[in-house]
Amino acid sequence: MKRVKVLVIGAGVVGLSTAVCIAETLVCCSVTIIAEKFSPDTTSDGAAGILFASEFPDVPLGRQQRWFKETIDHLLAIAHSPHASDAGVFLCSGCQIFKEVPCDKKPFWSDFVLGFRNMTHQEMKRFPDHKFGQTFTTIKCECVRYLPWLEKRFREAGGQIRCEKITGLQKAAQMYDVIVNCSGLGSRLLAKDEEVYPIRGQILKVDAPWLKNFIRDGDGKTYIYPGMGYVTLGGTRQADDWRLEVDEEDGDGIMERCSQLEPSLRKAQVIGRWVGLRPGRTNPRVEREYLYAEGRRVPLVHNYGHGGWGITLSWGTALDALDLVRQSLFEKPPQARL
Ligand SMILES: Cc1cc2nc3c(=O)[nH]c(=O)nc-3n(C[C@H](O)[C@H](O)[C@H](O)COP(=O)(O)OP(=O)(O)OC[C@H]3O[C@@H](n4cnc5c(N)ncnc54)[C@H](O)[C@@H]3O)c2cc1C
Ligand SMILES: O=C(O)CCC(=O)C(=O)O
Repeated sequence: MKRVKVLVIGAGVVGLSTAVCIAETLVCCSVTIIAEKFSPDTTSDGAAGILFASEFPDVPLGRQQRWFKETIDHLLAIAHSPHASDAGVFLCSGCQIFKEVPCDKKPFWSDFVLGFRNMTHQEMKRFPDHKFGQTFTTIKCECVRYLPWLEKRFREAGGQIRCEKITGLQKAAQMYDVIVNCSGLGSRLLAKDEEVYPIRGQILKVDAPWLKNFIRDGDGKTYIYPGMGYVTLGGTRQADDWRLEVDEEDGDGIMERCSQLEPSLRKAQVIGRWVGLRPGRTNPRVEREYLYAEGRRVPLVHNYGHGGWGITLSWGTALDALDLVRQSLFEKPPQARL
């Protein structure tokens, strides 16, 4: 039987998750990933990989909750399996602290992480400049390991991979039956979507193996995330800033703010610096449209624009993209266009 040719564009966490979901579920499809960059050179690779989220304004809360829950459940299963170390997925406990008591004391994902609770007066004494805190256990998913692990899983499901820049969706539609666009910030050009913009993020990697628990300031600009090989210190969120070079001043600011929260960092050695551009968008775009190529209607499923939460929402949005691909395969073809 002729197989349906599916093209997934992008090999960051969103593209690989989506490609794995399709290749493992829809056996009638032959799936190819084409991407300009692969691990360890994608934005996903440099991210701390903490499962955490802020709310998108126009996506129904139930949908965002499902995206979060499906991703954390998928990663918890990996963390509790023999694959945990290969995949770079593990539990991580810590706290989020606030200088002012937030209006919303219970984020939408609080029931999906483990042991979410407000911090006690005694626990808060450690942070004299902060008035309120939450403590919980979540997942840390380190993409430098997770992406190659997903890539292997994709190949085992029969998937094919090519390194190439796609210059036009219309051209791709001539060669494939379904296209899934997971090109992140690349969608600004590829899908001509000017709503997508860069949100520059700089981090430091430090050697501080004595730190075991994360600390995040609720303003999102200061965080300390211990990981498998180093501790990630962040960060910056600079909208519309395309600079990929490390900025010394940003680095000094990160170190100063993090050391105020965790004074032992003043003795930590900096072993790396990194800048990534988050695929910013008011809301992620997970929806379908159609291209027309040589008299054929080719479904184009978009899955991009996750901003600072691409790892957190990766599996949930991949499952939605899978559903959109599946619906395209089983719906009646439209009347031939004259
Ligand atoms: C400093 C920092 C820290 C972060 N920390 C976290 C965190 O702790 N938790 C979290 O959930 N998120 C975090 N993020 C956000 C996260 O990194 C992104 O949301 C995520 O990486 C987006 O994944 P993606 O697959 O959409 O994009 P990317 O990883 O950028 O992948 C895009 C892919 O598309 C390909 N592509 C683009 N255009 C084309 C084209 N024309 N042709 C072919 N291929 C193309 C690229 O080559 C690449 O393979 C962080 C980001 C930064 C910058
Ligand atoms: O904001 C955080 O706490 C995690 C890091 C992140 O998601 C980011 O910098 O985009």
